[in-house]
Amino acid sequence: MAGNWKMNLNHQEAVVLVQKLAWTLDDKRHDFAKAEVVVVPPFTDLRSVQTLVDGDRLRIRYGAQDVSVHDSGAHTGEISAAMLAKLGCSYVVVGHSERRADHGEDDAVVNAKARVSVAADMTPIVCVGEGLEVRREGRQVEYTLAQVAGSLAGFTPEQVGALVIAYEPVWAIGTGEVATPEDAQEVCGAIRSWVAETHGEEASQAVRVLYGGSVKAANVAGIMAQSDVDGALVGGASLEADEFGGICRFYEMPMI
Ligand SMILES: O=C[C@H](O)COP(=O)(O)O
Repeated sequence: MAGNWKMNLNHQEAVVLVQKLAWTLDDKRHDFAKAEVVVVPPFTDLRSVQTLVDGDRLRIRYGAQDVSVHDSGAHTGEISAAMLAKLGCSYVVVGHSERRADHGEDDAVVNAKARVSVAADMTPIVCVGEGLEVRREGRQVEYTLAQVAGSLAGFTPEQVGALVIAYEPVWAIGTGEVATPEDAQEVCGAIRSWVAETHGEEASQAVRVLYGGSVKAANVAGIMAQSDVDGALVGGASLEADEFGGICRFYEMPMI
């Protein structure tokens, strides 16, 4: 379960939220074998989160929301994979729809960002998903699979098996409009089948496929009951410790 904080919370607020999250998971005896817990704060919070996680030996892992395709040098405002790895990041979100929309990132850029992340021993969370127009035309599967193919071009079966793919229908992000569990399964299942066809059965079983888009503690159980959904990439609901803690404990949540 990965909580993408987006552009929210300064480094002091980040420490408070991670502490609260750790307490609530501890209090409810969260089973980390059932769900790994990851927070994805803004860059400016990472050092503080690292200090807290290391100092208190928390089992919470963390990642970054983006990475530069460049290794170093004259790229003002960019953050390299090596810098993120040095901060202890386990994950890097690449190709989030907000970056695709706001910064014109295409599959080639997403591919390059996933590559530099892997090269720095971090796991990319590769985001894909269709907008409302495509969904209305019923082309969500072919559209999303084309994004997956472009974003993972040149990756070996071992590399694909080790990464995370997050299916996030753009029309369900931050809108309160959650895809039905069946909608999530349709595309997540197609992604896994695509991996099986292109990179083999082993990679398809190993790759983790997440659903993202208005996931909450109240709807997570139904989504997680789908056979090809391995977890969730959570935005708004990850900013509340109790709510995100509930999402992490999806296995105890009622099915609605
Ligand atoms: O990265 C997270 C997704 O964009 C989902 O955001 P949301 O849970 O606020 O809809």
